[in-house]
Amino acid sequence: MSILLGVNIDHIATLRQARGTDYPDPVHAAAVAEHAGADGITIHLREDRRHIIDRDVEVLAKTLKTRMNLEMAVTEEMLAIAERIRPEYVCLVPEKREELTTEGGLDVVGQQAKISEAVTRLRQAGIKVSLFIDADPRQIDATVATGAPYIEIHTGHYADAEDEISRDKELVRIREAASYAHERGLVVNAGHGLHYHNVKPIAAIPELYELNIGHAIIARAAIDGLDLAVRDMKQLMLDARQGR
Ligand SMILES: CC(=O)[C@@H](O)[C@H](O)COP(=O)(O)O
Ligand SMILES: NCC(=O)COP(=O)(O)O
Repeated sequence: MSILLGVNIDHIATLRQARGTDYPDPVHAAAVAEHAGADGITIHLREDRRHIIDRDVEVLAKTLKTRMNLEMAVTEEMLAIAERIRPEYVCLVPEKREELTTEGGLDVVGQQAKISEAVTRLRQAGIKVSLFIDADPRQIDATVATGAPYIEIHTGHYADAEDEISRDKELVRIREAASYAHERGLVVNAGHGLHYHNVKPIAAIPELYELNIGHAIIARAAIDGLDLAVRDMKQLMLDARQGR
């Protein structure tokens, strides 16, 4: 049984926004990721636009060869953007301005009416809707009640676990949640904080359809590409000295 990889390219945009340049361009990164086998491209348009910006969403909507998974908070502004752009997938996520990255799943139980309304609006626009939730059966039941057909299980607590016992406990919770959500008819994805050393036990969970992974892939790309990047710069400098 196969599993899909959605590549999150937020942190290409983080690097661009750090200097206010127009490079590196997440549109270019998406094309490279697709060429390498990504099954989809994930972007998180944060309310503070700290990395992905509106222009990226607009251009990617026209240029992606696979599909866009747009992560966004449940706000009127974001819903209006999604209804206009109509990405293939929207994943509704919790958001706090002060967080460094997403700290947990959506509280669907506590915001049932607001989230159900958002899910209905997005589905009416023809978008496949996913809710980013913790591995918690109550949140799964609440998700089913909203009419969202997909979930993404937040794997951040697993990734951040400080010792093997805590990590194994989180893994069991994720396994059980994936199995329960699948039984309840949801398509089950997972992601957050996955990297080259912790991905295999998650990827082995048979009910998982897709993993969304970003930070670790972009970090690896920066290191793996550094050798060539330095060589190219040095060559340009030497060429200049020789009048080339
Ligand atoms: C909501 C979610 O799934 C996160 O994994 C998110 O996409 C990462 O957000 P940042 O890229 O802002 O850290
Ligand atoms: N939804 C999770 C995601 O898109 C990627 O998260 P990360 O790998 O950047 O932590």
